[in-house]
Amino acid sequence: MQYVSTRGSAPALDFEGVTLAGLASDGGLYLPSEWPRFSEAEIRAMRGLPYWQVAVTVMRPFIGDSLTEAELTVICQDVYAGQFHHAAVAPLVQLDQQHWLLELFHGPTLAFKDVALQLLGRLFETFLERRDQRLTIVGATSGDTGSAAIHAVAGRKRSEIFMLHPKGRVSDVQRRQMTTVRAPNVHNLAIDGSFDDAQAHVKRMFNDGDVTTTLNLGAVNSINWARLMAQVVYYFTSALQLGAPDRAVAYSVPTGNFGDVFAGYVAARMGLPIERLIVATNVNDILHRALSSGDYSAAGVTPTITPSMDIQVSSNFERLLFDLGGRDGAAMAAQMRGFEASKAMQLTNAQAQGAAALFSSCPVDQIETARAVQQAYQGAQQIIDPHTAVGLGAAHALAAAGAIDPAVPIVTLATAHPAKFPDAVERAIGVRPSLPSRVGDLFGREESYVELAGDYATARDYVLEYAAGSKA
Ligand SMILES: Cc1ncc(COP(=O)(O)O)c(C=O)c1O
Ligand SMILES: N[C@@H](CCOP(=O)(O)O)C(=O)O
Repeated sequence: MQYVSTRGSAPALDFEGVTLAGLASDGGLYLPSEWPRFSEAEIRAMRGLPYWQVAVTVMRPFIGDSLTEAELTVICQDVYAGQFHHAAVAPLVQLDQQHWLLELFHGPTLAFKDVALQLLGRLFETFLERRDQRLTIVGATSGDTGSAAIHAVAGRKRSEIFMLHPKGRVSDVQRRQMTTVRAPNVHNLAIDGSFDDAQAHVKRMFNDGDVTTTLNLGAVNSINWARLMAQVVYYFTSALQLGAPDRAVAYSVPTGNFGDVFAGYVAARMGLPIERLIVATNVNDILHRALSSGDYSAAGVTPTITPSMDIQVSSNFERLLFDLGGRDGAAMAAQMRGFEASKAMQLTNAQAQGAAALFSSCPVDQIETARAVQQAYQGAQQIIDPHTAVGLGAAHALAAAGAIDPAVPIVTLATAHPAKFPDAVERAIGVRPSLPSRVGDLFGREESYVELAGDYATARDYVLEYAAGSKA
């Protein structure tokens, strides 16, 4: 399998190459040159398999010759039969006749990011060992990617990780899950600004000659294709349980960087019968505006009770626009150059119509979010986190508006454990969710992080100086 950049001028790479490269050298994002497709019989044959085995089957076509089937099997068994605190990895919970939750928070750091980052940590290790190389990972987080990535690479010999988070804009639990990990290869940087600023700095480092000539940079954000590939798997396991391929399923996905919902799009392209993908946003609703009116223009970021989704520039939307727009790299590069200059762009007709065929969108404000937390608690005795509540609120709103056939099950992705956001949950239902014992004594451990000004040069120089050994 070869991968091409959305901006058309970076070299095509194989799976090992894209996993280590992260962002393409032309600033674009890598995508498979074509979508592998399963027949109905092949999908049916996955019914009843354990999660790790579905993972091998779904990911195999993307990996090509980069791993043997035996190597992939060992990694998937280690990760999915060993690192998750639920035998199903991603269990489904029924809320009522039409609504389901897909619990994605049974990994070590309590959010859906673990599903892919536990795997990515193993892939890095395998490929770096094979190449006898080291990797300097730079990442941006609005709270969850950071802890999952740090957990996946802490203490590993061949990787060093620099994780940028927006100072004061992640929950205490999220921050502590990053800053209390004491390993020599882990560096937490709290920057002034928003997640979008942190993400822009990270992307810029990949195209900054001063950085790339000195360091072998790697990415753990969903700009890295391997992240998305691993997230495709739980669309398969959940749809299979609900009757796929003989029955279509809809998904409601709390969305920020458009990675999780793009994985659903990939599953649909691979043949999984997905009736609709609901892009559920908080008030930072650029994606809703883009999908409902074609207007992708970034406003300032408003802090909310769903901080992980306080994002305006959604990296993976570029992947969708490229795929729907006829995979024209030069046109995509021009469209993105325009967006980078003016922070606004208009979708083409092909992009808008292609998206409308599968995606619906719905913004959910903070009052509606709190109400969805209450409804899940009162109606189904489920304590859900606010991000999940954005997804559930959108699912209810679109079902009530008749946008989804009542016979079609709607699965809301439960992207985080409620104990990551105890204040918002307690305010909504009067119950404070407690942290599972597996995260240990989070509030008794010492934190370590540096605070940096919000400009690009400060973050870049910190990474360069540290990696060169001049900071300690
Ligand atoms: C808890 C939670 N829910 C939802 C999202 C949004 O997911 P994505 O960025 O893949 O759209 C995030 C951040 O990525 C998150 O941490
Ligand atoms: N919500 C995310 C933001 C980064 O998203 P990613 O999926 O691109 O890593 C976070 O928790 O950091």
